[in-house]
Amino acid sequence: MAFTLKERQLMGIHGLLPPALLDQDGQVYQVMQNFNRWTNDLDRYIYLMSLQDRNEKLFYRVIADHVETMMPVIYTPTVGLACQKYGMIFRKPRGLYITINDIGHVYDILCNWPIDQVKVIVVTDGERILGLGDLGAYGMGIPVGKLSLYTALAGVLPYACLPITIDVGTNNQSLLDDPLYIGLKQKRERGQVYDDLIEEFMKAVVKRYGENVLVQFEDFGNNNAFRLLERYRDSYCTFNDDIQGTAAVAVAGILASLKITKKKLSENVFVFQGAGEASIGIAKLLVMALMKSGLKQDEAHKQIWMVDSKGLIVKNRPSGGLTAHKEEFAQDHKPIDKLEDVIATVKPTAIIGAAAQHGAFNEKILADMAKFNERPIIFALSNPTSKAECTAEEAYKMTKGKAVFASGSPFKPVTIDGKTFHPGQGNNAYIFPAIGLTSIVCDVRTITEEIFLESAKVLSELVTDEDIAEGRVYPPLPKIREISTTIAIKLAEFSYDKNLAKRHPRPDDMTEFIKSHQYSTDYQTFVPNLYDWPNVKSGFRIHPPPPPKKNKYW
Ligand SMILES: O=C([O-])CC(=O)C(=O)O
Ligand SMILES: [Mg+2]
Repeated sequence: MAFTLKERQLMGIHGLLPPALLDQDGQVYQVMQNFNRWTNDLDRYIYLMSLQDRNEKLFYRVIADHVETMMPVIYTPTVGLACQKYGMIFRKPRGLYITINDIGHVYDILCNWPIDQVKVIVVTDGERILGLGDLGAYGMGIPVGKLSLYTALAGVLPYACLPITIDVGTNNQSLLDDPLYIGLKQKRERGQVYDDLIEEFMKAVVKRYGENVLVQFEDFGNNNAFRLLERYRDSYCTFNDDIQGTAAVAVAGILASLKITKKKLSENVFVFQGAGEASIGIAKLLVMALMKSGLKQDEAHKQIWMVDSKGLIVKNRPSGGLTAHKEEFAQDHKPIDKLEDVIATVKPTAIIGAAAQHGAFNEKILADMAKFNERPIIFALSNPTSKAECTAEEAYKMTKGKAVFASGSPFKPVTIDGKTFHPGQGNNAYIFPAIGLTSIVCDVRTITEEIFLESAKVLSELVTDEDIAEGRVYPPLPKIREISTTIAIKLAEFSYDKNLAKRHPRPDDMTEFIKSHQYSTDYQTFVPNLYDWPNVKSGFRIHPPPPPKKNKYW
């Protein structure tokens, strides 16, 4: 209904639409009326996905205008629920499915994707969807949601985005028993066959889309996530969002928190609950940041303590379970089993939760943190909301308002005794769209650790004094779109400075250059201004143009 009368007449569709003209502003209003009718977020998700299928520009315009309302629906936490019910809510396919049975034919399947200009792929094998575990092919909601943010937050063109699920089976029995399950009904394939499939996939992607296509690994199980990152990080344009994207956003939050705690980075001591992808990623990036601030590597390691399911990670731990990544952070200390005892012993300045254990930051831990610190840093990063280590309200209440709090999933502001506290959302959504945009348009072929540290630094510098005064360590969500663009511009400068950008010549005006590659949600008119019709309001042709040429398919 946004087609003008001229457009309707030239296309020969006059009369096929209701007479009124409803421009995009009016359509946004109409969508919001519908959106607000739903009483739960899953229904809102279904509604928005059908809008995305029906009118992509309007979908992104709605997200842009209402980012704070929409992000928790198209992304975390609702996308987690949508993944759990993906078979039930399935309406229409979106994205590409490659299964273990397709070995030998992966390139052919990629050729079935009708678009040739793909620049970024988000791929999952569904083994660790958020903190919800193995959701197999139901995990497709995650690449779809992540790529929606590429467009909504950084302006990457929607058709340049390709969500992919690699289906090697699932070990989730309830999915195998689910009559609506959309994936292969078999246990997960592992070992050499799995590796062969991924190898074939990586090669096929480059063959189909070129060596500068960005492949973002998302929500793989621990073991594969680390292995595949090591294997491909130098030879492909790739990164792992859960290890590296999460690391950058967490380090940004810690850097910004220094303005509140009035401490130097090197004066902080960190305890991690969990030693998986996020914790190891954050810890490694923190070591880099600490070393840049003047510490030696072993001094940096001494500031970082990790607790996994077997307790404190210490050298030669009798209970074992130490991978090489964990070993790097093993302390010279006697074993301690419980997180609260570790915190009572180490007296950290910051605790970071990333093990999807709801309630792990209990009353004693939070109260202790407030005892040891004027302003304790409490990051409850696990997703979705149901897996957060503590809620925003618990963090503020139990520390008597002292906590510098951030969480992976969004929490609403909390008011205690008339004072309002604003939690930050320490979610990699502040990072990956910007890194992706820069990498695509500047042709950055290797996404180095320096890029993640730089993006953390840039993000932390975009936290304003007003944000800090409100206790925020991230910019408020309504600003996330402009923040993403600013990060992309700064990363582009950085990439050229460091010789990482392969697109030459270096643009003179980076802001203009980056913005010129961003998607516009405006409807484009395709009617040349040939006629100035005197009587357009009546809806009748006074000087009719020649009848529109019929498309042969009409
Ligand atoms: O998707 C999110 O909200 C953040 C993330 O990568 C995860 O939790 O795996
Ligand atoms: Mg993830």
